[in-house]
Amino acid sequence: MEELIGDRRVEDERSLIKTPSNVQTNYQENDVPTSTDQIQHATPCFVYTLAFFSALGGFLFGYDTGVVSGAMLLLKREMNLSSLWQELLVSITVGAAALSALAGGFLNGLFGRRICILLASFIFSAGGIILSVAQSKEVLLCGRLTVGLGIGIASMTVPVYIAEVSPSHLRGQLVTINTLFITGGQFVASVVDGVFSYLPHDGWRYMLGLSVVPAVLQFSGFLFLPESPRWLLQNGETQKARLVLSQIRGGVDVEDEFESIRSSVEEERNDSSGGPVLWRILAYAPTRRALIVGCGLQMFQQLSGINTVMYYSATIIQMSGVQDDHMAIWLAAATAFTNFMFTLVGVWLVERVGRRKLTLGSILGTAVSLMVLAAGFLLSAQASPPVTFHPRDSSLHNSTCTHYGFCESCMLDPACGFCYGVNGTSVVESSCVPVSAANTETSAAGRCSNGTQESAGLFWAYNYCPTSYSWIVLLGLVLYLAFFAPGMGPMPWTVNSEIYPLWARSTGNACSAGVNWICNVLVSLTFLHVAQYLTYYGAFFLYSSLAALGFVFVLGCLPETKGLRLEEIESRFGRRLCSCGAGGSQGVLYSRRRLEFAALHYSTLEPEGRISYISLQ
Ligand SMILES: O[C@H]1[C@H](O)[C@@H](O)[C@H](O)[C@@H](O)[C@H]1O
Repeated sequence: MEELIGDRRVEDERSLIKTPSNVQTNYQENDVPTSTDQIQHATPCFVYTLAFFSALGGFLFGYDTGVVSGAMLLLKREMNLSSLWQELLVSITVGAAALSALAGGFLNGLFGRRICILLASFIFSAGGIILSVAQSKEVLLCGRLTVGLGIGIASMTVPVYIAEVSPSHLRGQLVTINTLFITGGQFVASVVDGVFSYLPHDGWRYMLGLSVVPAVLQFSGFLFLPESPRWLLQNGETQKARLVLSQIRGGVDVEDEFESIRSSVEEERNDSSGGPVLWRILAYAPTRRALIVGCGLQMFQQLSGINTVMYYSATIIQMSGVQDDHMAIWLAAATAFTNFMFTLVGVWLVERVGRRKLTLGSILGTAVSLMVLAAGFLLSAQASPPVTFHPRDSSLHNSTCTHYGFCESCMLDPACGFCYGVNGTSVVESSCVPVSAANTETSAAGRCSNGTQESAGLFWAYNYCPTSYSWIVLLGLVLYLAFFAPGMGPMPWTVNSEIYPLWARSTGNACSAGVNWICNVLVSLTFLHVAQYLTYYGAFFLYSSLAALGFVFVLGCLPETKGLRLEEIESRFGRRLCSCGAGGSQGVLYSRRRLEFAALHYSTLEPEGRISYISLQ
């Protein structure tokens, strides 16, 4: 191994690093590591207050990404939006989030976590105000771009801040609470969408503008909350760092923790080879490995299709026979609620079973439930009702829709919808006709236009087909949320907040959050095309295979970080990545940099770069 110099299994790096309390520590190879400050002090309320105010950033992330689907239903009518404009308004936020997450790494390093959170909440408030007073689609676009900038900065800063202020025995739980707030924001957004969808005018202004409330709350809170002690130490504010650390630990003796952070900062300072941080991350094996793991997790989170499933949930529910639009909106809120509740399970599990097992179980279950979803779509496609009625309406004759012979092919063309009657359990007198450009709830012409279908005993299906296999799809949806939400939803954010050493933390998180947002845009923008080429079941089989690939990646590459101090985690990446059983059950090998540091202080390196067993006992 080129980058490693220890070819013997060494006990625990904590025995190499100078912290008075680890002198007695003896580490068993097969144990999940424990840390000195895992001794469970009564955790002061202040840490929870910090976590709450920070996680409001997660809430805004969830709210602003979730609220747009309901707002769009009203906006497209009131502002007469073409589908291009609708797509632009949705994707500009995610695109802006990708860019600002990347830029957030630089801002975090330069100005600190607190200023970045203040900046994000200021941007969120400005965006909410712009959106709620917008008079034109151009202003709306500007508002959506603004909130996207806020989301990107918040998404990478908040987990880092929470991880840096938390005691290690609670860190996983508190960072996971940020994802709980994301899914909570998505749920609240869906309820707000439901409530304001009944307003005949301007309901969207309330939907989009309400985000100002949590944004102002977070901004006001952070005016009084402290900077992360780790960032302060890194930036030479030693006294202030000690003060803040003692404040957030409720006045208990913080000497051990403080010394451990300080020695790590000093080590990094002495070691720093200069050059751009990203270059240094890539050049140094443990951080390069951490970056691969962090970005890989974020990539697989998005490639397993969470946002497609969430976005598509209303349609999935409609497939199971719910025709009423308001009802579909409320059932979509139920989906968001399920996502939220299962994220809560993740908060409960993360410090009990650890990050690795939780992520592995989650991604495996996700892959299987995507398979169930795909099987449901496949059976539905095979049972797809044929087109049996060809309307005489001359305006329909030039439409390509009239050429389709089955509902399945009709439904996959975004320009067409299926108009049908029901006799008992059978579909009768069905036709494929163009959808109205202004409103996808009716056809452009013929029997299902202008909402006349209900009085004529007809149904209009856009984006789905009536089928008796829809329960399988519904089962797949529930299973998917139950498996995805506790693990693959929060763990990529949680793991990323803790796997980089301090000097690489902002940049590492910026890169991985950027990967998350870029993959998010990619999956959402390609879904309809993928569904058209591969059909729905093909698309979900594809996501399932990607999730299965993700399982292999996690199995080989994700070490356990539960209970370790942030300063200790780097050692988990000091071995070759993707080796069999890299979950922490194998011996720990150490990076040259840390070993040299330890050797310099406590022992000697043997010839040929081998390190001898060093014990401080
Ligand atoms: O972790 C979150 C969460 O799972 C959300 O439900 C999802 O919309 C986001 O894309 C993801 O990053």
